[in-house]
Amino acid sequence: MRHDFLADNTLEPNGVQAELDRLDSGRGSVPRRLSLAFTGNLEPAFLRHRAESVVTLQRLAMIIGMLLYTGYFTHDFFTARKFSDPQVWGLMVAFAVPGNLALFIATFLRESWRYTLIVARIGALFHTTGMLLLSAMAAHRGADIPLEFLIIQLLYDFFLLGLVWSEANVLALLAVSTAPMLMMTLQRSSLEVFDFTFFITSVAILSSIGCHLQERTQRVAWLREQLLQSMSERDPLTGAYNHRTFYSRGDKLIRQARREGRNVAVLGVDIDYFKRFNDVYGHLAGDECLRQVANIVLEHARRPLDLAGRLGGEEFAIFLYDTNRASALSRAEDLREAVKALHIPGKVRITVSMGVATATPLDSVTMEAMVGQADVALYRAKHDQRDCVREWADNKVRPSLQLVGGGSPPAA
Ligand SMILES: Nc1nc2c(ncn2[C@@H]2O[C@H](COP(=O)(O)OP(=O)(O)OP(=O)(O)O)[C@@H](O)[C@H]2O)c(=O)[nH]1
Repeated sequence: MRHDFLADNTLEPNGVQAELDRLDSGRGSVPRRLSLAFTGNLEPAFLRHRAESVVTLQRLAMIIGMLLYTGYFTHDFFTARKFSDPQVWGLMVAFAVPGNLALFIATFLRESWRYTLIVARIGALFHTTGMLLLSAMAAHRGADIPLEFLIIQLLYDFFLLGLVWSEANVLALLAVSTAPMLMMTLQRSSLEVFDFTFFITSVAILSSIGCHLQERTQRVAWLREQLLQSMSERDPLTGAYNHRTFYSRGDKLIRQARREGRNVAVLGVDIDYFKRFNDVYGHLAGDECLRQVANIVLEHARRPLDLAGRLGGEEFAIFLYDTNRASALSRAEDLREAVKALHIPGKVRITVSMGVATATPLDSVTMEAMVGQADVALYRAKHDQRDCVREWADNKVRPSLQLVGGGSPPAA
């Protein structure tokens, strides 16, 4: 399975760049992508961004809708001294006004972005059906079909509701195909049906092209923004968080854990005899080794609130959310074993030393303090035998549950 997210739900630069290349392709021989959706977890992240940005627009559209209804009925009432069309009035009161109001209120729900697209889909269906009903009523009485209503509804689906291009197309197709059928059922002349179908189809096609261009531009801009942000937060060689981001995000997560009554853990990871590795195989091989160890480190911090950072040359750290002592130690042992099993062709096996620090919600610690404790334990692991895990607990360093033989330096 492809992962475009790293441990903490921010986007991985390579995944973002690949999508950017795909959307940007087509200036040469490759055709531009018709389908705009991203692969993997990029799509939900983009939809969230889109939903968040569209909430204000939706509110505005709904307020305008409500004002139009009110204006229409006030005008109708005052010019005719009564409601000239009680059936339309009834339809509005029973259907359009409460629906619009409910959707408007829904945009204020907590975390409303989660529901924005659902609200948009319901809203679009609701509008399409409402407009078709109104057209049918008008046609039934021999009045002109309210073409403007249908056009406004199509534009609304495409540009105001926040539906993605493919969804807006489905609704347009629904309106374009049902409205003429409705007219034929009501036995309007074939010229009228043709005119009507031609007009509505042209509006749908133009809107669809406009919407595709608009969404594509929005997707490219979002990818560029994500790429810049994720590059500024990550170490370019390994993709792990840089020092600054690891500490700042870690502090926020520690505060969150305290509020939610969760334990947290920090694992310090340092490659053994790395200087010797560099000296024997060269700096490029050293870089490759760092990347491979980093991949394992990142794999061990995959849950949404875990973090993996590169704190210095060959030193990494992992922050584990909602993790107790026993799980932290077992995760550390897993990681140590995984590095030991790593096979870099033509090179000696490598090992890591690790230090573990844990905190309960009652300990008022900072990320700096926890990394400091994990470091002290890590130095003890280096001093003892390397290729082992040591733990900081009860204000002192302790051996981990499992003790294994120490590592050895690469042969010079
Ligand atoms: N290839 C490569 N090497 C790096 C990078 N950053 C730091 N180093 C090297 O990592 C080595 C770290 O060496 P030391 O701190 O002496 O540690 P060590 O040799 O691993 O010894 P112990 O940690 O005690 O087992 C130094 O030789 C640095 O030049 C990097 O980005 N790429």
